[in-house]
Amino acid sequence: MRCMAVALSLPEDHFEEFINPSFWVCRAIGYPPLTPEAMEANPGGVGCGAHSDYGCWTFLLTDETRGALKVEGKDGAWVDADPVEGCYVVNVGDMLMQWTNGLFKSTVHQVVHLGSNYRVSVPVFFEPSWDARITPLETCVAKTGGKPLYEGVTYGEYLLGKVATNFYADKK
Ligand SMILES: O=C(O)CCC(=O)C(=O)O
Ligand SMILES: [Fe+2]
Repeated sequence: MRCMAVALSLPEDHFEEFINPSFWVCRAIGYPPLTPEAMEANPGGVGCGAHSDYGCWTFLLTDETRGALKVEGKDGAWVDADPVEGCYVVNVGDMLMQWTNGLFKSTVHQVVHLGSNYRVSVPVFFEPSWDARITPLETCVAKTGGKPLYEGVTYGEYLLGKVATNFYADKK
């Protein structure tokens, strides 16, 4: 976040009050091989539906499985984001997109694991503080047409909204 502040010509500690303490999360996710019954219920084999991450940055470490994590390109086509030894996949999250008024984009991605192995991934989500108010930065608004594209949001409320629509949408 300090590097980002410098890159945006802001004081190095600009984000400190919004990220301290961070509402970070680390998950270990298992994708078992799909049984014929699971394939029938979920023909595309989608293990994690298309979404963008919610917060600031995601650092994702995966096993060696190829062809599972897919990122949506500018043309809408899915591109494989295969593991590179010794590297993390780094995603920009929605809060960075809102802060930068769209200058940094939160990329849409999904997981389709059709292999016979048990795939494991471990993302670390670095998030703002629960009650941080995120509004487009003036410097970014100036660089992106002069109008704020987002009205501002409190991170905790945004997260609860995303969880409600992503996990419980059909249970209302
Ligand atoms: O399992 C993966 O490679 C990605 C998981 C993911 O996108 C997420 O948990 O937000
Ligand atoms: Fe994700």
